[in-house]
Amino acid sequence: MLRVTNVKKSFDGEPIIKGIRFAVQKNEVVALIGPSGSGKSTILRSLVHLETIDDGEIYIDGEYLVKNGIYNKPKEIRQIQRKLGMVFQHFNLFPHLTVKENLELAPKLAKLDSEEAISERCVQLLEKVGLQNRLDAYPSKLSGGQKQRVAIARALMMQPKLMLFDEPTSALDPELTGEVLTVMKDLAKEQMTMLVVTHEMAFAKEVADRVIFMDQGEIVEEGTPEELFENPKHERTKAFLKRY
Ligand SMILES: Nc1ncnc2c1ncn2[C@@H]1O[C@H](COP(=O)(O)OP(=O)(O)OP(=O)(O)O)[C@@H](O)[C@H]1O
Repeated sequence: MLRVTNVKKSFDGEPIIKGIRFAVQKNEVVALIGPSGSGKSTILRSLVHLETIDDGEIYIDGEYLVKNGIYNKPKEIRQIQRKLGMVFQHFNLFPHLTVKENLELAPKLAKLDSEEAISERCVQLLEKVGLQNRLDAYPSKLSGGQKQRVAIARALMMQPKLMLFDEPTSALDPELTGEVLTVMKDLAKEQMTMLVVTHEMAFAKEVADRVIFMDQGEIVEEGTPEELFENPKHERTKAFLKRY
């Protein structure tokens, strides 16, 4: 579903991503962990084209976003981007739109379906995240956990093939993380393909099929949760995991 090869990215001449390679298979849940500043968000942002990479290849569902450092045509890129749903740390809901309007905006603009079908899907997805009674609320009236569940439902409206999560619970009070992680676990059970940047090691252990450990712009090691958490090979991984 996703293949990243030899991806490099510098900011102001400083290498931030140093030629990384990894893949996410269909129906797989992959957790991307690592210290702050290791480049995890930059990778996710590159996948959704909020950052441009300097070199390498990114393939999404068999099509290239970028190949040998050269980006695909804008029209192709737009098509490829529709396959991705992204959930940010800080929700990024439109404050002036209701929950329903937040969910319906992108599919309506993209003319993904009829208005009735979009509206029906909106109700179904809000039910799925337990917020069917907040259809007409504005984001300011919701708790952080509710906002993040709305953000997940909004990303699902476009029927993505791959969901990307960038530390979805790290801006939440501890008592609100559970409700968001439950929604993500449900998605994983339904075989949604997911790449999750997270500091929630318990979640990674329980839900991920594979865990990738990143440090200083490099992938240090990857493996099943058992391999990585119980028997890390590299000193850098051991040092990082000791903090948890
Ligand atoms: N737009 C930018 N301009 C300059 N430097 C940037 C920019 N975006 C990120 N960086 C730098 O790139 C490095 C990697 O940042 P990134 O946010 O990808 O790390 P991260 O692993 O996601 O960290 P965190 O867990 O804190 O979110 C950091 O040193 C950061 O300061």
